[in-house]
Amino acid sequence: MAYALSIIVTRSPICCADLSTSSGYHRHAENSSVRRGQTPCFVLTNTKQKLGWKFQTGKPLSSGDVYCSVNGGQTDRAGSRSLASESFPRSCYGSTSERRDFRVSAVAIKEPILSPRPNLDDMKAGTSPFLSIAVLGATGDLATSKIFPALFALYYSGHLPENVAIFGYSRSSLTDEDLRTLISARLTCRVDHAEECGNKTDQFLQRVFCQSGIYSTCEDMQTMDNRMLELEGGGPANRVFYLSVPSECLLEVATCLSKSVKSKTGWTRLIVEKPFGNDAESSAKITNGLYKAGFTEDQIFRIDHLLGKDLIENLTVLRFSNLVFEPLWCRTYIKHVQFVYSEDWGVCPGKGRYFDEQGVIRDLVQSHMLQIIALFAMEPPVSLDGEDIRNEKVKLLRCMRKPTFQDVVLGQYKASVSKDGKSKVPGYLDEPDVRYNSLTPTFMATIMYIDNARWDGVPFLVKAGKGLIKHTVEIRIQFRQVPGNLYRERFGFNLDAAANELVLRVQPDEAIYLKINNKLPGLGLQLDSSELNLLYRDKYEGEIPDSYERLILDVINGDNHLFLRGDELAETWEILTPLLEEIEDQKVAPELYTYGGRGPIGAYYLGAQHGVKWSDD
Ligand SMILES: NC(=O)C1=CN([C@@H]2O[C@H](COP(=O)(O)OP(=O)(O)OC[C@H]3O[C@@H](n4cnc5c(N)ncnc54)[C@H](OP(=O)(O)O)[C@@H]3O)[C@@H](O)[C@H]2O)C=CC1
Ligand SMILES: O=C1O[C@H](COP(=O)(O)O)[C@@H](O)[C@H](O)[C@H]1O
Repeated sequence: MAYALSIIVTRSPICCADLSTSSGYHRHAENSSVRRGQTPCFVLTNTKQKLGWKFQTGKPLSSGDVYCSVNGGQTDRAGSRSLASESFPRSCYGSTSERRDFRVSAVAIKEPILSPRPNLDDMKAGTSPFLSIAVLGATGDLATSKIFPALFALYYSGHLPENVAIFGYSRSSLTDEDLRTLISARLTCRVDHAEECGNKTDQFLQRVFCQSGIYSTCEDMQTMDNRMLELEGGGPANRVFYLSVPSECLLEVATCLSKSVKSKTGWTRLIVEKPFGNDAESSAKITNGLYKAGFTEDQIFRIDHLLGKDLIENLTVLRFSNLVFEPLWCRTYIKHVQFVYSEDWGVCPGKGRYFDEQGVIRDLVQSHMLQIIALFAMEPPVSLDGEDIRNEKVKLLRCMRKPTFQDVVLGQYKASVSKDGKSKVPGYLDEPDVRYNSLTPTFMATIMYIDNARWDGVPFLVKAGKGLIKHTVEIRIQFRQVPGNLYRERFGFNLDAAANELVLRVQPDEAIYLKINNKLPGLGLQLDSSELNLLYRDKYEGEIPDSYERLILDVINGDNHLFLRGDELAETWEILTPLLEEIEDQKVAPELYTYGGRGPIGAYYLGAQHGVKWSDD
């Protein structure tokens, strides 16, 4: 008997793929260091069963073997990790380009590993209230690549109660088993305790249920409510709804949830994904629509996944709990600050239409960059309570000067050739679902100012773009020169180069480092610029949780400090809507830049006009 397997390779350097068959048999395989430019390989790690999968080549798999595969075609078996016969395509965040489906055949296995369905009484037995989580848009990219894996990681690390049920709501007609099979392919276990992987995966999947239904009427959601009630057993129950659906259907889904599926015996929380509108007006409509649907502000968690990254949380720790930094955080000592969001990939597959409507200003600046700036520059909050932090962010955003078109450089990446010169790399206009004559910018650089006492006159440089040479998100704080520097002659004319710089690298390779001047060891007095470097991977063991894990856990715990409040969201749109209108009304053509390069040259001149050099270049 042969079953079709689908092995999905994700971008994560080391991860587990769950080999699942439609019959419910499971085996685990671990990807070994899948990086771009390499052929994905995986290692079979289930040592308990020797009998198992056979590849099309007919060779049986055994524990510890490493297999490398070429896209969907013939599957090879190799004794080593490095069959670099085909390049991994340029990658994208959580998107389909990150995954490649490898179809292989498998022979029947002795016994199913899935343990029997959990007893409902066991699920209800927990002492804490029951927790029901529903992911709407269950078969979508975000749900399968991020949300279910994050829920599993939370379950795996003991952060979800035993009495939890996870529902996927989907237009597709799927059974519970179908949904389990679908999501199991994307679940990964943390490397540090992977031995528990199989059992935990099965236990988790047994708590996953599928509700098929449509989004425009409430009938099917009512059925989901009935199923939840049955599992919850009439006791106290809390509910989280994750709206992972296109924004067009956001409000109708929220309305039905509110009418039919809100918890009657505990709290209900709603997670909402961007885009939160296109401008101030459309965003306000969504906010008001959610209120009208019956949700209150404290039930709404507007997610910005960047805020769930470890270094963003660390930004406030660094600033408010270190005397060496806190007093320096102002115009007296800081010359300028650079916020860089640079991606070395283009528009992700399947996202062409979305991005072409949004553009980089909405996609990266309105959503992510303004959030980081607000956290970076806000006044000290009264406490770490979410409302106190968000009050300060709102105040800061209200002090931000609205950029005009004169303050901005826009760019769009054009086609280029691969590094080996052998193939063409598509430009933005070649991307699927992008309008052939689109003026949508894929790059933006601007200088922003915060008109308050702390930041008066300090340029905040913002650069965000796709298809650039580097892949990095960082905050670079450039300090002023030391007044009357005794060593100025040794620095030559370029005293700026001798200024201290504090860099917070959010990704990749999280780090905080401070550039300082010191003396080279030895006779004489030769100066050197070096770094005090806190590189996370050297200092801390273990994997850093994905941002969705942190944020979903915060929702469960009712901690909203990393989520956007309605008035805060409105302020971000107030800042950027006039600029967006100006650009779109005047049909401003972006400057073309080569894919894989440094971006438009205009960005360099913009910096120079304000006496600033981009220090990430
Ligand atoms: N993917 C990502 O990385 C990110 C996504 N987001 C936002 O999160 C939300 C979900 O993202 P993503 O999964 O990529 O979105 P998709 O466009 O892939 O849609 C998600 C799912 O919504 C359901 N759906 C309901 N109504 C419709 C409809 N009219 N047309 C198409 N699908 C519908 C479908 O699930 P089913 O068939 O199972 O019902 C679909 O798979 C979107 O609002 C997106 O903007 C935000 C940041 C990053
Ligand atoms: O929200 C978005 O974020 C991704 C980048 O996510 P990251 O976790 O890799 O930083 C970006 O590519 C996408 O355009 C945007 O919508």
